[in-house]
Amino acid sequence: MIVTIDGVAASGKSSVSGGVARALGIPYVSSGLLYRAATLLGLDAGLDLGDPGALLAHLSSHPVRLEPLAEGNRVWRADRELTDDLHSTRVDKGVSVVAAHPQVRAWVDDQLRALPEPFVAEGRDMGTAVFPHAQHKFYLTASARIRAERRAKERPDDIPDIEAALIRRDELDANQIAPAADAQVLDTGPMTLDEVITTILRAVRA
Ligand SMILES: Nc1ncnc2c1ncn2[C@@H]1O[C@H](COP(=O)(O)OP(=O)(O)O)[C@@H](O)[C@H]1O
Ligand SMILES: Nc1ccn([C@H]2C[C@H](O)[C@@H](COP(=O)(O)OP(=O)(O)O)O2)c(=O)n1
Repeated sequence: MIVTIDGVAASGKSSVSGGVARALGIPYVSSGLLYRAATLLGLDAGLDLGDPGALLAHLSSHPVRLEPLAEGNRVWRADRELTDDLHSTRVDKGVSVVAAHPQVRAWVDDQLRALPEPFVAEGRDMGTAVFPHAQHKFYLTASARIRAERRAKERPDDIPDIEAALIRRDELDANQIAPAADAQVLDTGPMTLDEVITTILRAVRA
């Protein structure tokens, strides 16, 4: 079984996916972390993030491994854990450029499709491009302001700056942001985190 949870930046995908996965007793897979890892490695190597050939060559000589666990995902490059360095404003600013390359998307999708079921997969295009046959599909939305207020609890930046950055990233991610036609769309703005998780579990278990 595969459950897909897609949505825009800071809509609650990771938190909701983790809660749903824990309740179901299965791992969850955060596809965005692979895009973030590719971005971090490119930045650290001083590469042009607009050059997919250079990025893929670097990634082939520095293989990245995603470790999906019920309590969260861990990302490794060889024996160096990258996880804690992936959610930074520096990576946020470059990741949409990296994620726009079809070659990088194929690099991510190949790793996701090799994972053994069952799992919850969260990202942008899990229910459309990567796992179109998933049994349960959900898509999370919320206003940019609400998402910025939530993200502000994790970042040192001001809410207006975060909101502008989220809107910008939504624009940059537009090609992969549309929900699957058969996904249940949830506006998480008026809902608590637990209410979103409960709503999804009720649908999965129905
Ligand atoms: N429905 C909700 N109500 C309140 N806070 C939420 C809700 N969903 C997520 N959050 C919080 O918002 C922040 C961003 O959520 P996250 O899961 O990181 O989003 P995403 O993975 O889509 O970027 C986190 O601090 C999370 O705990
Ligand atoms: N399946 C995916 C997942 C993420 N991406 C891109 C779009 C996002 O800006 C970045 C980072 O994704 P991530 O889910 O970590 O970002 P947020 O947690 O939503 O802020 O990667 C994508 O294009 N396709």
